[in-house]
Amino acid sequence: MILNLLSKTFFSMDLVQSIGEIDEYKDMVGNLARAIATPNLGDVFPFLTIFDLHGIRWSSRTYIPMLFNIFNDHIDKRLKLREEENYVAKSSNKDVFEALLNISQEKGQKMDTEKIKHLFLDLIIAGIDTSSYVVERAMTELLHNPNIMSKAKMELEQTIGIGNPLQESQIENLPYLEAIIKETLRKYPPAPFLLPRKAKENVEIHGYIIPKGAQVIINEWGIGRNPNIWDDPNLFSPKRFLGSNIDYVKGHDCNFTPFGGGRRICPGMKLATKMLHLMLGSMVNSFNWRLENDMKPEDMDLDQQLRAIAVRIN
Ligand code: HEM
Repeated sequence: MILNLLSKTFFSMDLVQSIGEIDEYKDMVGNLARAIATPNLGDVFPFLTIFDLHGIRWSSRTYIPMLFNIFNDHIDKRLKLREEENYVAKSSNKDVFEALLNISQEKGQKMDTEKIKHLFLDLIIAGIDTSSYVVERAMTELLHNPNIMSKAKMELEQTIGIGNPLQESQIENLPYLEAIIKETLRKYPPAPFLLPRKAKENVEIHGYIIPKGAQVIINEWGIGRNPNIWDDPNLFSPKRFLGSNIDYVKGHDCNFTPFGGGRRICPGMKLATKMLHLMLGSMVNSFNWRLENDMKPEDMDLDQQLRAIAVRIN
């Protein structure tokens, strides 16, 4: 679902269908995303890099060309289409790719398709696992806490009507849904150590010296579970965010930066936030959910992958 939301936003293309047509491409994106998310010992001990201990280089060399084949096809088709006389972008072509091509055309430049391919690769890889992990964790917590699921359902029912699809313009009228998403990001940040930083100069923090050039890793997961910052941090309690000013948007609340902060703050944050609301809101509002094999919520192992069944409301 996330893969398609992203590929439609960037290329107006159904990447899941394109991948499904070719057998050996199945699970290509999942394998790539997993390879990139795998902690790499070589990052800490650079001399280990040549051994490719986790198969990251192997996966990248295998799967990136496959994805590029699909991108090439779509890029070529679009460029040919744009060469046609009186070309006007149809609604099905109004996407990020078209916007980039228009900008470069206005500036009299030729868009470098190699760069486009790498840009979309970065965005897709950075966006898929992060967003789908949040949806999976949120649904797990909602099934584990039926009272929170009921409150979310009630808010959606009162605001958009039971079973109706959620529109982007309605997101701001759903504060409880937003609180659920924030609480999920606090308890389960998909990038638990953000991206590594490097100290530009010697810095002293609370009596500790961080020497110039040192790599700094921020433990966002640890901050989210710190009892000195959050009451009962292991409890999933969206209401802690209701009426609170704590937000991740600017990356200024150092207690809560699931999208990072500063110049390298996640560029996909706004898109991700909208996708999360639309997906979670639609899933909760369109179906009743129950655990597989009549399992009771209290018997759930929250560390296990979610196993649940959606039951149509009507
Ligand atoms: C719930 C969803 C997401 C979360 C929690 C998340 C989180 C993050 C974090 C923590 C960083 C590092 C920022 C820092 O260290 O300051 C990051 C970087 C990045 N994210 Fe996301 N992200 C999400 C979704 C997305 C999506 C949907 C896209 C693309 C459409 C995306 C594209 C990127 C890119 C390209 C970078 C690297 C930026 C750079 O190096 O300057 N992310 N993200």
